[in-house]
Amino acid sequence: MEAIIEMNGLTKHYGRLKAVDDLHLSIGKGEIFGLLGPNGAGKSTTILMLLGLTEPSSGEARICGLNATRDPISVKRKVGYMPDNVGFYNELTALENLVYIARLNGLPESSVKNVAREMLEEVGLQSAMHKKAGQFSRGMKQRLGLAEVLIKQPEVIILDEPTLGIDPAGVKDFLGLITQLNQRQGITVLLSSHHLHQVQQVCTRVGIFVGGRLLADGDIGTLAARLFQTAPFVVEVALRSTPEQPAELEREILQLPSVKKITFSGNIVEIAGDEDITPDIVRLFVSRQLDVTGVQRKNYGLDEIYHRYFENNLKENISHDKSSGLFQRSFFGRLKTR
Ligand SMILES: Nc1ncnc2c1ncn2[C@@H]1O[C@H](COP(=O)(O)OP(=O)(O)OP(=O)(O)O)[C@@H](O)[C@H]1O
Repeated sequence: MEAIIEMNGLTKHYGRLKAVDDLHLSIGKGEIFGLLGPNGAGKSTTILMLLGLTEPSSGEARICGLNATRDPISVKRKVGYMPDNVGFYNELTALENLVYIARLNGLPESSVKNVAREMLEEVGLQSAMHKKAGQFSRGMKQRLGLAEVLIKQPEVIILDEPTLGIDPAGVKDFLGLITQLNQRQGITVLLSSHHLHQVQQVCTRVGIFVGGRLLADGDIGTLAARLFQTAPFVVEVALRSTPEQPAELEREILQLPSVKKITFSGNIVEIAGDEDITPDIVRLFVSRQLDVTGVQRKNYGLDEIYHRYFENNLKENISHDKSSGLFQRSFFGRLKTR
């Protein structure tokens, strides 16, 4: 896949603090990439370096083939950026705000109104175009922010915490919109977020950031396989009653190809293997006349992946970095409250 965002050894110091530490990451054209991490992990600093808004201490950020530090104006033309708090002229209507932005972007006067209308339609705000931006809900403001970003027909859009403070229905709509834009127009999307479930729904790949470092990147399946290497597929079988001869049953299950581990807990049997073994398992239980009351394939989600990476990183750094506990508390604290 052709890379549209590239970071090579990207590093940023603020005094003695390393906000971003030797970041190497490549994002392909057409991807929706999620930057995940707790407060202070370095996500916003990375975004600012990509936009050429802050200079790296060392390393290089390239976006759309441009060096972000040397050519920030050209980057601005090709990349749309939506910060977590989008500002508008509250006394102007949505349409007036967009017309203003279209003019700022140098669109010809003859087309500014039409383009502004089109963008409002694109983000589903056509019925609110004459309403003042100050009267918009947070979700509507985010849509208006997206319309503003789309005016310059960007190749890449970068969204910093785009769903912060939006209600669940609004979040669903907004993420749907991002996916549509990505699929219909092939726009590459980079979004930073704390919300693992949301990121999981839309991102093709994620990067997990902690303490300025990228701990891992990849699609969720790959990350799960890497972390839960010994047995990425787990099937949980519920029986009507506790099996009478578990040792014998265990022996038989272990003879199935690819089964790695079996755990009995009352009437629940958990079988882990390195490929999906659900049909074989069910056949075996039925042939042994055991009453199966439920079968569930367990998928490792981003939550488990994140926690595992995070825990491992904490263990590694516990003696060096006392602030990690703070990162963890603030991250999980934010997860709970939003
Ligand atoms: N201008 C600055 N001067 C000094 N330190 C800064 C500056 N900007 C950020 N930092 C520090 O750099 C680290 C990374 O901050 P950054 O804002 O990039 O994290 P983040 O992952 O975006 O966090 P959040 O989710 O809270 O926005 C933090 O410790 C922060 O306090």
